[in-house]
Amino acid sequence: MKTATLLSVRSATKRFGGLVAVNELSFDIYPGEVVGLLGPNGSGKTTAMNLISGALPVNGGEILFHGQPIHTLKSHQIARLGIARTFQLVKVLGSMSCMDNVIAGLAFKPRPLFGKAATQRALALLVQVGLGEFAHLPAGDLTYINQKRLELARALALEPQILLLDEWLAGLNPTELQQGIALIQQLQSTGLTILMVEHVMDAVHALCSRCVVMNAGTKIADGPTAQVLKEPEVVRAYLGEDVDGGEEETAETHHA
Ligand SMILES: Nc1ncnc2c1ncn2[C@@H]1O[C@H](COP(=O)(O)OP(=O)(O)OP(=O)(O)O)[C@@H](O)[C@H]1O
Repeated sequence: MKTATLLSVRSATKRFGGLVAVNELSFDIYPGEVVGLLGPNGSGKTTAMNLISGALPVNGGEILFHGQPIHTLKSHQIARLGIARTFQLVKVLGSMSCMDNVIAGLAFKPRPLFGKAATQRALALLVQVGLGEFAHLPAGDLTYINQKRLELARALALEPQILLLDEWLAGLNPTELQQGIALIQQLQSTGLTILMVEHVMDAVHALCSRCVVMNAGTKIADGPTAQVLKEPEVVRAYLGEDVDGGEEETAETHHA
């Protein structure tokens, strides 16, 4: 059953000089979906995330949230509307405690929390992402993986309707990966909608009911995950060679 779209990307285009990093990209995200945004290195996935979150302006096309244009808004305005993100290269406030990093996020949500309410909520979020014991540690002292967890807690502090995850599961060991997948599944069970750029195919299979695949800035596939990963154009894009007749190979055999 199709309900109203939560997020619509319509012919979004981004150029860097002569390079068209995102070329007339269109896709829809429906409430409650976990959608993978896939593609080989340099295909435009992070740029697409930057267009949605307002970190970069579009050169053409539009992006709608609940049917309303957001591509003209600043990133903090988009965040306040309910679109939160994590970054491929984590961005935490290193000299501040983990708790204060999350409290800073709580001050930006539509109904900000301060004082004791903020402290309690921040601690609950840190526990949720597995950082309860590090609440008072400077964020800069965390391992890289834990900084990613902290960034997620800060994104969740905004109480987003849609969460944009940019390779959030990259670099995790097998145990951490299972924990990360379980955490995202738990977020999904609360009704959160998620768009995730991800190269870890086990995670894509476990989490994404649908995938949008890009190559050289252009969308080349959009559909159920298992089906999309077998499409010859997707396999070719990942492997960079003609694989006609190569029945054993799929996009998931390739790990960027
Ligand atoms: N700020 C920028 N200025 C110039 N070129 C850029 C900029 N950001 C990205 N690009 C280029 O745009 C293209 C798409 O990059 P992007 O980072 O969106 O790809 P990606 O699919 O996210 O790649 P990866 O999987 O390696 O993270 C690449 O050719 C990249 O070099």
